[in-house]
Amino acid sequence: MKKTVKVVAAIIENNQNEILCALRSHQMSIPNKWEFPGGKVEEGENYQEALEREISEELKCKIKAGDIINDNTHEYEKFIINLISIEAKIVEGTPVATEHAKLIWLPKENLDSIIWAPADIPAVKEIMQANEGAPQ
Ligand SMILES: Nc1nc2c([nH]c(=O)n2[C@H]2C[C@H](O)[C@@H](COP(=O)(O)OP(=O)(O)OP(=O)(O)O)O2)c(=O)[nH]1
Repeated sequence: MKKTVKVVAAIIENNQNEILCALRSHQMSIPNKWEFPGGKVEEGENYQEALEREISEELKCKIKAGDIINDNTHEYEKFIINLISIEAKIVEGTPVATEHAKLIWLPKENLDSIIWAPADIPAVKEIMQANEGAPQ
């Protein structure tokens, strides 16, 4: 049976209505695909704690994690992922790519211009749809 992994991902928004997108490097699993930064939830952690830890390890900045905006289960060839996407704000520092090939801030309306990890697509759609109804 395939293993199910629980992964939290940060939807980090800046003051310009842009979202932080991270490119997985060619050495990582699911290489060369874009994702929201984050990682696996460890035992004893709640989602927000896991996300705040992952971001400080991975991007060397501090975030405050908020509400869940999407919860998607996706079956990859080798495992099943339960990807929980959570709103977040940077409270200290500037994100630095320590593992990713690249970090970019993308306006919400352009989120569909890059190639996402398949599990992320429902969250991307949700963010874009919510943005369509928002005042500019
Ligand atoms: N952080 C993150 N991971 C994602 C997203 N979408 C998605 O399919 N994933 C997958 C990639 C990884 O297989 C797993 C996250 O694990 P991880 O962040 O600890 O990454 P990792 O590269 O160390 O994982 P692995 O190679 O050991 O499997 O979830 C996403 O938006 N954010």
